[in-house]
Amino acid sequence: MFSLFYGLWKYLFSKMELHVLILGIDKAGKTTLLEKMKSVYSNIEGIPPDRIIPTVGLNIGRIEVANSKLVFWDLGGQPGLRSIWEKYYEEAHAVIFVVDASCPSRFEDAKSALEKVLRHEDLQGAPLLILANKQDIPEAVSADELPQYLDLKKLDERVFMFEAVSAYDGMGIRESAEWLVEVMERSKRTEMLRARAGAMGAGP
Ligand SMILES: Nc1nc2c(ncn2[C@@H]2O[C@H](COP(=O)(O)OP(=O)(O)OP(=O)(O)O)[C@@H](O)[C@H]2O)c(=O)[nH]1
Ligand SMILES: [Mg+2]
Repeated sequence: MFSLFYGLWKYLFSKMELHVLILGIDKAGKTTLLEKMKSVYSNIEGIPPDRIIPTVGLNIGRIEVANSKLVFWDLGGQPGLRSIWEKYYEEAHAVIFVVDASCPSRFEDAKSALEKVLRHEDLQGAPLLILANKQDIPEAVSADELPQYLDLKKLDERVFMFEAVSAYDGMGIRESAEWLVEVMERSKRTEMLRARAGAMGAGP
């Protein structure tokens, strides 16, 4: 009997959406990446790069990867908009942090923005995927080199990965999405968020 209920419980929760927050400083390529992700994982063509404008509000994208439903929240990275990011932390299962790997002059800005994200207690235990974007540009630093430039402290406490991607040609997109699903499905944070959502749903 117990295993029957447990099976049902697991089935219901496996249908719940997983929220992935896409962060990074302005012009890192977050929205272009989201649109590429949509093109790769659904039949609908995403918005082409030349029609994407800087984000001021919130872009939402839904895709299904390996039977998991992912919801992406893409926020604006301009300095004046970064204070909005934290409103989404509590509900996020994982974070993607996008870096323009072809622009070393902005690595310092990206580093301090990311350090602030990592310090926030509402994101404790959230898996982190750091993307070295714009790999189609020959000067872009690789996913192996980027960690030295960002020199992040406090990364050991969470599951993380650096991945080389291009939002233009799609390099690394599938690897990124598949890694995210795998770690989110196993993460204690997902367990905690699902239990909380279940408890709220079970109200009178
Ligand atoms: N070469 C190249 N350019 C890219 C890539 N991804 C994004 N870009 C370009 O980088 C610029 C910024 O892209 P966006 O997707 O608007 O960047 P964003 O991070 O969403 O910016 P905000 O919304 O302002 O935070 C645009 O000119 C894009 O065409 C990429 O993989 N390769
Ligand atoms: Mg954007």
